[in-house]
Order: sequence, then C-alpha cells, then structure tokens
Amino acid sequence: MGHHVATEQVIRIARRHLLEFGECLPGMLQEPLAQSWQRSLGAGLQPIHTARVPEPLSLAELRQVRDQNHDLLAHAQPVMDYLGEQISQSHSMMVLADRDCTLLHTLGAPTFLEKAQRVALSPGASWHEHSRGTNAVGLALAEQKPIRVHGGEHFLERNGFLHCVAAPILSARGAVVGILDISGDTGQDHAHALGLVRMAARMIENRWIASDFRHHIRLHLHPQPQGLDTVAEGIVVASVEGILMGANPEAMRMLGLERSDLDCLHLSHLFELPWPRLLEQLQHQQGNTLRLRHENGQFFHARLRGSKVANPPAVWHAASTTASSARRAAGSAGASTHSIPPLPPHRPAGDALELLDTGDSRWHLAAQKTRRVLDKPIALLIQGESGSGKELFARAAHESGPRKGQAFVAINCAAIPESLIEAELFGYAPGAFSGARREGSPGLLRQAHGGTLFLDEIGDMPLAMQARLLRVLQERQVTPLGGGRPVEVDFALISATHCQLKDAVARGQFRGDLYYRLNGLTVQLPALRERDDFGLLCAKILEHACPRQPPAVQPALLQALQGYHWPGNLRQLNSVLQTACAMLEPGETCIDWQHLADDVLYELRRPPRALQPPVGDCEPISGTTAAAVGSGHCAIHCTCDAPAATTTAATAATAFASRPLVQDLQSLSQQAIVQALQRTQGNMSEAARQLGISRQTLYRRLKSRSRVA
Ligand SMILES: Nc1ncnc2c1ncn2[C@@H]1O[C@H](COP(=O)(O)OP(=O)(O)OP(=O)(O)O)[C@@H](O)[C@H]1O
Repeated sequence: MGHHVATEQVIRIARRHLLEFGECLPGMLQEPLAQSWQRSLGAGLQPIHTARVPEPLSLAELRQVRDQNHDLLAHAQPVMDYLGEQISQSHSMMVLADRDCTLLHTLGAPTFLEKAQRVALSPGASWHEHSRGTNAVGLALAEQKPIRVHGGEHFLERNGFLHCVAAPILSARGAVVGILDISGDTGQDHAHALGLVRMAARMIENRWIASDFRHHIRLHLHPQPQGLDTVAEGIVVASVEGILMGANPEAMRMLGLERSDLDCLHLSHLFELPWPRLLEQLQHQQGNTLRLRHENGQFFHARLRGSKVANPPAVWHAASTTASSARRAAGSAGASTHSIPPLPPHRPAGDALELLDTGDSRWHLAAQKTRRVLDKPIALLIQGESGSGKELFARAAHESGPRKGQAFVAINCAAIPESLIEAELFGYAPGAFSGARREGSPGLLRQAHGGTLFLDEIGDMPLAMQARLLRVLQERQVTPLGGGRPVEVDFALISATHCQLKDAVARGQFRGDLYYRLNGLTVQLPALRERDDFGLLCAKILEHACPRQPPAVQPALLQALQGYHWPGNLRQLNSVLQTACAMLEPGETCIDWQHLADDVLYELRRPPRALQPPVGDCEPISGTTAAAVGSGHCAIHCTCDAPAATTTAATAATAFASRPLVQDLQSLSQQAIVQALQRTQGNMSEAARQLGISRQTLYRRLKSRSRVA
C-alpha cells in the first residue's frame, strides 16, 4: 500500500511538471510511460479538461470492423470466454482490441463493465494513445510488448481509477494483429493479471498459427519435453524446402530469431541437422519427440505438425535419399519460392564438385552457382578463410567444367617473391635479365592456355603486378619480359582470397578495375565451424585416412570436436583426424580422447577462446559475420592497449578491467559484448539475447570495431 501511495505522489509531481513545462521529469517514470505521456501531450490531449475524444463507432461501423477482424475474434473468443470465467469474481473485465486499438469485444463482471462504460471502455471506442492518452491498450501497441498501466499513470485523469494490463497479439510474421487487455479497479489485487494476459495472448497466437498453417510444416518445440503442447511451446512454420516462414513469439525468443530471418533463414542453419534428415527423422518419429541441437548448443524437444507431415510432398522423398542430394532438392526448390533467384536444376551428380559435397548447404549453393558459370567466360572469385578448401574447390570446379583434362595452373601470389612474380607470370625472352634461363620462359599464364589459371591469395598481389595482370585479362595477350611478340592466351580464371577483396579496394590496396575483372561470380566458402555437415565431413576424411576400415568417433568426442572453433578449418580437421587414425591400436575401431594429440586435447578442454584479433593487414572473412567471432577474427583488440596481434578476449577483458573508471560508453558496451561472447562461447544469437540487442546490432558493433581497427 505504502508503495502505491508513494508512487501516486511521484506521479502527481511528474504530472504537474509535465503540465507546467511540457516535458517529463527525467527518471520519475519508467521510460515507456514517460514517452507515452509525451506523445499524449503532443497529440493535443489535456489530462484534466479532457479534450474531445472521438465518438465510439456506430453499431453498423462496429459490425464492419468486427467482420474485418473475423479471425482475431474467432481465435480470441474461446480464450476470452475461458479466462473471463476465471476473473468473473474479481471486479474486472477482459478487452479485445484490433490492431488500431478499436475495442471489439469486452466481457467481465457486470458491475465493473458498467463502470468501464462511463469512460468508454466498451466496444466501438478507440483506445489509441492519440485519442485517449496513455493507457495499456495503446501502450502495448506502441511498445509491442505486454505492459501495465496503473491508476494515475493513465494520461487522462478520469481513467485514474483503472488498473490495466495488456499484451499485443502477434501474427506468425511478427505483426501486431490485436491487443488483449484485463482492466480492473486500482484498489483490487492484480498481482497475476499481467502474467494472465500474456498467457492468454500466447494461447490466441498459438491457436491462430496452428489453424492458418495447418497445411504447412510446423515444428513445435520446447527445451523440456513436458513444455510441448503447452502455451509455452515455440512454433516454427517452414516451407517444404525448409525456409522459415513464420514463428510464434516464444519460438522467436527461444531460437534467437528476428523478423528479418523470415523467408531467408533455412532451418538447417538453425539446427545441427540437414533439413531433409530432420524431416525424415521427425516423420519417422511421428507422435514422438525428437531432440534437436540448436546452433547455440542448446537442445530442444520437437514434434512435427501439419497436414503436409501426413502426406509429404514428393520433394521430401527425393530429399531424403542422401544428405547432399537432399539438400540440393531443398536448396533449389527453396530458391524458387523465395527471394533468392531460382537456380536451374544442376548437372547430374558425378562431377568433381559433387565428390566434395558432403551436404553443407552453403557449400552446396556455392558449388551449384559455380556450375552455372563453368562454360562461360565468367571469372570466379572464391572467398573463404584459410584452410576452408578454396584450392580444392577451384580444382574441382576446373574438373567439372569443359576445360577438364587441360592444364590447371595454380599460382600462389603470396608465395612468389615480388621481384619474380612478373617473370613467373608473363614469361621472359631469352637473356632478358641476369640469372634468367638462356632459352627464356613462356610464363605461367601461357602454361594455363586452354585450361584454368588459379590465382591463389590474389589479395597479396603487388599493385604494379595488378596493372599488368589487368592488361592481360583485357587483351587476352601476354608479352614476355624483355621483348618478343605478344602471344594470345585463353584460360578460365579462378582466383581465391581469405580477405574481403572489396575492402582492400576501398583501402586502396587492390585495384578496383581488376577486382571487377576477377569477380564475375564470387562464392563464399563456409568456415568449418559454420558447416552443418560436420559428422559427414569427418566420416569422409576418415574414409580417406583409413580406407580399409574407417573408424568411428566416440560421440562425446565428436560433439566436442564439433563445438571447437577450428581456426585452421579443413586443413586442421584433416590433420587432427589423420593423426588420431595413426594412434589407433590394431583392432581399435573408434577414435576416442586418448587418440588425440596433446595440443588438440588442450585446445578442446580449455575454455573456448572466443575472440582473437585478425592477423595480417586485410580484414578476414567468413561466411557470416558471426563466424568472425568463433574463428578468432574479431576486432576487440582495437579497444585494448595490448598489442593487437596477441590480444585475446581474456586479455581484452583484463585490459578493460584495469582501465580508469572514466571509460567512454563505447568501450563499456564493447566490454559487455566481449563478456557476453565469452559466456556464450561465441554464440552470436545467445550473446545478443543476453545483451538485449538484436543480432544485427551485435554484428554491426563488431564490424564497426573492426573498421576502427
Ligand atoms: N571438402 C573437403 N573435404 C576434406 N578435406 C578437404 C576438403 N576441402 C579441402 N580439404 C583439405 O583441407 C586442406 C586445405 O584445403 P585448401 O588448400 O583447398 O584450402 P584453402 O582455403 O585454399 O587454404 P589456404 O587459404 O590456406 O590456401 C587440404 O589439405 C585439403 O585437402
């Protein structure tokens, strides 16, 4: 009681200040309320001498609005009826408003309904902030979250007797489609009202999704099996191809989703299971639940629902034959119904790219796009972290195209001394310079004639050489050093880099005109930690390492390996598994912890080293910005005093801790980011959730730090 009195006093002071000075006293009211008061004042309302409020709708108009909100009413009414009974003794009422805050339906204790009628808390009235000032219905719409407005917090004094709680009702696409409110007298006990209204809104949302998407694929999930089929379950709607089409707010929260993920996120990226496998398993386990591992490591119990589940479309069957072909079916079909431009069916399986395909969806898409340019004069630029398989991909692309069987000339631009590059590439005439071979050299570009020229680490090519290379690419002729006539060359061009070449262009380190020559099609290979085919990849590597009897990997170890951040990518994984194979005693068929090298064990067991600065002078890349964190490529170093190349997250945090108290806001927020990423082992979604910011904001902040660097 004392608390209320004090609050009412504070509110009175705040209100007086608002009226006298036209603004809220900072810190007196919670921010959403203060802003709402300000908006109410801005709309020309006066707390006491109530300005004109719009007339309620006529009966005919109300009927029309109710017709427009037929679905909302149909799904809300049973829930309201049920809860209405629960609150019937409590001198309060339930209110349903449409998305514009026009009241559609009320129900509750008759004595209170009558009292509410006097302030137009009845069907047909608008409770939008514009017309009725701060109130729970209007504020729930403005804030898009459940909210309480108590007594004098209402902007209009005549509404000061009300205690109201309201929750928005969200569609599967995240839009507000209605607002549910419970209103009562301030004097009553409303301890559970907010929880009740929130739960009722969830019930309506879940009924609605189940009905609207009954013909789609729905994944119902919860961290606990007993949470399934309750109002707390998350519901995700997916297209047949596995693209996220909708979700209830619980699923959005549990899975760290954002509205921008709709229509683009593939569920294979969310769970560590390729979509066709997931469908297959869920379908086989109909009625039972399946345990799914989220990308952040959390487990969910899931059930598949929807009529498509009972009658799976053909694409499922195609999809579930093998992981890779399945993913292909999903990928191309997905593209056809979404914003990604449709890709035509690719060549039949069996090319060299196919042989490398172990089912990762991003890798697969890169291969699929590549196949489309192989028989065209389009240069391919492969981007990916070191060891992610760029060269192997380039070779496979060459072998999959019409120049298969011709020369594949690979040049590592970072490995040739600058003074020799020119001669190596363009060749030289006999006796062109001292130390040159007497008979001269045709140069690597000419050796690639008829085949493919692969320029690895193209970002490291010196600027002067870039100009010459550009000329060759434009003129398709090579003139050897020291004279001689130009020679026609014809080759397919593939380049690779572990840098963001575009950024190198922006920094003036790489010629823009050459960049556009090289970049006919850019494909981004995923870092190992981003791949969703870890198990299959290991199986394939082990098959190569021990072709006679490929060993298995002990499940807990496999899980630990999967959770590791693999800074060396496939190169490192290959080496770890090959060494483990060599450690197997005769007769042993399973790789276990004891088969790992000590340094690997140490890496796996020590707390995750989530963050490390980029090494070198070009900004590293990965398939997603999130990956920059897991890979150790993060820009935290720029805010620390320690040398950039050796600063880890831990030292970054220490550096922050030892700083004087006067820290700028930016470094404080950076510190919070470092800590959240450490806590979540580099998981961006979870870190963003803990920080209370969106993933995009977190990406942006990390990116902006790396720019500062
Ligand atoms: N799909 C794959 N499956 C198994 N091993 C692979 C695969 N792709 C690449 N590797 C292995 O990973 C290692 C690194 O591959 P590759 O040299 O192609 O990577 P890269 O990205 O070009 O590396 P860098 O940027 O350092 O030149 C090689 O040993 C290669 O055999």
